[in-house]
Amino acid sequence: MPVLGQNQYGKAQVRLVRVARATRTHRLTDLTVSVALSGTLDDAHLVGSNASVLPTDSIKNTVYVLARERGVASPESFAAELATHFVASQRPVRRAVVDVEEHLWERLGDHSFARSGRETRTARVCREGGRSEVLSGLTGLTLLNTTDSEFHGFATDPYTTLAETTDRVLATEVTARWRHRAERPEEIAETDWNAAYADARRRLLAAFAGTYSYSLQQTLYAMGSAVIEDLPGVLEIRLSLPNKHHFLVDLSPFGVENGTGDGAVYLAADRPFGLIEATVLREGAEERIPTGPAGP
Ligand SMILES: O=c1[nH]c(=O)c2[nH]c(=O)[nH]c2[nH]1
Repeated sequence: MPVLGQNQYGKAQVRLVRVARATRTHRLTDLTVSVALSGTLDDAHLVGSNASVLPTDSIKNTVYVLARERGVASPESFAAELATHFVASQRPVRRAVVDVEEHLWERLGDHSFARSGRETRTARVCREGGRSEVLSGLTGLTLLNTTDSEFHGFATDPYTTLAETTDRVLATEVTARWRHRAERPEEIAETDWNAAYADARRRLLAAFAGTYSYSLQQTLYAMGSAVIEDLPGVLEIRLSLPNKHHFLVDLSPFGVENGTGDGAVYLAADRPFGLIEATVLREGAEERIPTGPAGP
């Protein structure tokens, strides 16, 4: 008989907007929440018994009720509350993974907002066996340096045509996830997740801007190291950095020089792109952030 392997179920991408109107200056929280539950759910798959299956419709309702009643102090704390709720209230559920994406809005006034670009803040909490693993992160953060980037001395083979460069545009769209030391419910409740997020983001930006780069790989390590070195609560960070290539346009057919100096004109290519990914760890820390398509 075929054997049932890893399985999980839940509601994906619950869209939730919460408006805090306690003062004249309203606060807007715009989230996409996904919940995946696993545990003793064999009978649902093997014999069609739904006795242990809390409907995904109820999971969706829970997201809205908790947001209404407890508020959303941060993506991390909201994910932790949801994960704890499902493990604590449903005996068959042994593990809950809650992903929260926060879509960012720029304030225009007391009650007016503009969606800011493509940048998204992320949090994932995995609750199992009385512990919660907390990952914070971001996606869609586009960064660009107009100089202080070189790429040369690379390996070559018969198919290599890339010219060496000592001055190029370096651009990327950062996806990052970092794992926190905090695992106990009290530690998670006491942490200021918004301050921790702002600190990590600031370190990533400063390292990107401040690194004289000989490759995106080197820039990635500098960004990861800045977070690990400056934030003692972070054990591990994984970065996925597409190389958003900017190619100098060949204008020689028109008798126009297009060097790297003032007024240089580039073709901003969207694909294919180099993809540089790595995890940077605190010494002795375990490598636990998922890699591959499911990872950041
Ligand atoms: O920073 C870079 N790293 C690479 O591995 C690479 N490969 C490439 O073609 N261009 C670049 N740039």
